[in-house]
Amino acid sequence: MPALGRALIDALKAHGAQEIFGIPGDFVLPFFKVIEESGALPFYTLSHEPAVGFAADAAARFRASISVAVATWGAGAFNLVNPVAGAYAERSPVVVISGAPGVHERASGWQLHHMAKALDTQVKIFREITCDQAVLDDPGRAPADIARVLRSAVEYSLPVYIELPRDLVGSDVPAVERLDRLPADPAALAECADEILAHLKAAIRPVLMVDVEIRRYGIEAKVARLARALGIPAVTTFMGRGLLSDAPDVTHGTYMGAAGDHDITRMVETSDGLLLIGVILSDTNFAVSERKIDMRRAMLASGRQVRIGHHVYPDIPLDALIDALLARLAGHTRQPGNAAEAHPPSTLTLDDAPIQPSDIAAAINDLFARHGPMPMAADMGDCLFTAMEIEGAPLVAPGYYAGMGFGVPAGLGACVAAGGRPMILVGDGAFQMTGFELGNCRRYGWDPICVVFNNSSWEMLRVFQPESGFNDLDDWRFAELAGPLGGDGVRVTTRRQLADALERAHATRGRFQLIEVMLPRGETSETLARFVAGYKAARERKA
Ligand SMILES: Cc1ncc(Cc2c([C@H](C)O)sc(CCOP(=O)(O)OP(=O)(O)O)c2C)c(N)n1
Ligand SMILES: [Mg+2]
Repeated sequence: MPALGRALIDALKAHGAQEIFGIPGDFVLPFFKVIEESGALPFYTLSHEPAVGFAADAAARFRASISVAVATWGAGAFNLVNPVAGAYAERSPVVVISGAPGVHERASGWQLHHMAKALDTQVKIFREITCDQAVLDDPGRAPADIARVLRSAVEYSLPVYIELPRDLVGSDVPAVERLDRLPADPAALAECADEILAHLKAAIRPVLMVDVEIRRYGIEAKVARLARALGIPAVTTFMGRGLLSDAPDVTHGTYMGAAGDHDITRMVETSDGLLLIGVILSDTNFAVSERKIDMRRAMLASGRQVRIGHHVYPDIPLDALIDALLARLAGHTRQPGNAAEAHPPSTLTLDDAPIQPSDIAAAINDLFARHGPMPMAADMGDCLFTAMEIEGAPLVAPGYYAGMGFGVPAGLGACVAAGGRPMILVGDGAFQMTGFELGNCRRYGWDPICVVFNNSSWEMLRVFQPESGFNDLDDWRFAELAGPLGGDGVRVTTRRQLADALERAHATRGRFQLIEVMLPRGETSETLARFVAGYKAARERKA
């Protein structure tokens, strides 16, 4: 029989994990020892637990499988709360494993170090931001608990929490079984698929809108096939930008209401048959709609249920639904709908003019046109809105939870899980939070390209509240910090310098490349400007 620590690692691998991110501490040293000595999964330590959580989240998103974040009890695990909350909000299956006091220590009566309030405070907190939890304090029950929790992570594409007392890591336990998938009622699934197809057939202007769940469940290619079989155009939500990038024939762009392409906005908002696949009904996806989308006439398949009008089909797994729809359309190969003309990507004017945020998108579009797209990780701030102007590249970003600090650690997770060298987009404010994690690249041979939007400002907040002085930041001269951290850094102030720096960075392998782009305060990307205008207009309409 394997020891509990090894049984847990083998179970993680059997459920799809391909690496572990973490930071050790005394309550998790025995488990880290098993991770290192077993070699069962590659593992990477970073510098601060928020980065561990963001990196694991990004790895889960790129791999469409579970990922793992390991920390010590209390001081370590509580540092994971924010990234795990973001993963929960954006349906990313991060498995949180926290070391913990030994079963015998718990009975000591001492106030144990790292303890905030009580021995069960931590699991109570994680209950709010995970879909299933287990405290492995009984080796006899542990394999079944692990199997249950890991199945929940896979089935619901949500984070889960496992607490591992340090004195049980070596306890002999039976191997962890993989449980069968949670069943879907075949009759409900059939009735639901038939009803959706009937609505789409009756619609004059049907549209598919896709969001993050189609990647979480690994069904992007199936959804593209569905769009082709139906002959219906597909758009992504703001959060879903970068989805279906391998299916340009069916993808017609990103819906952003008043902030987006007018043709796409009109196509979505006048549709009489809107099928929302894996869509999160968040304000960032729909708050700047020009016309309120009549959700009563839309069909929403998300979170393992399907809502049509005023009735709900519970417990309908998204992948099973897409399979059922495709089965009913076998042999149908209608042409994709005649959607809005795809606008060619913006390109950069190579001159000595100062740089505006949308110039960065144009320069990256040019780079991708020359060398092919790179997987991208964007932080929160104008860099995220600029990313909406970059075409044809997979993107991970906190588009709904909107937590800063995600970008650089997510880029490190992408170095491991994205299948190609990543491009990171991050503002100076967010870089101040987690940008120094780039110092971990040298140990692991990672070499992302990191573009820092340096406007010495919390510019996105200034757009909403221009009169406030607290949005002014100091200029930290980030490019000069790259060398000591093991990379190459360059500061650029003109469009020609930007293009040259990107080309040079792309040609340089083996060291991270930091391009510090100096931007004037008060300037934003075209997309953010439209988003803010749309947001203010929507707010005035409601006032
Ligand atoms: C962890 C965290 N803290 C605070 C915020 C609030 C916030 C924004 C959102 C609205 O909540 S946008 C923004 C400024 C971002 O500055 P920077 O990274 O330099 O990007 P840019 O200058 O392009 O804005 C802050 C502080 C946040 N989203 N996440
Ligand atoms: Mg800034």
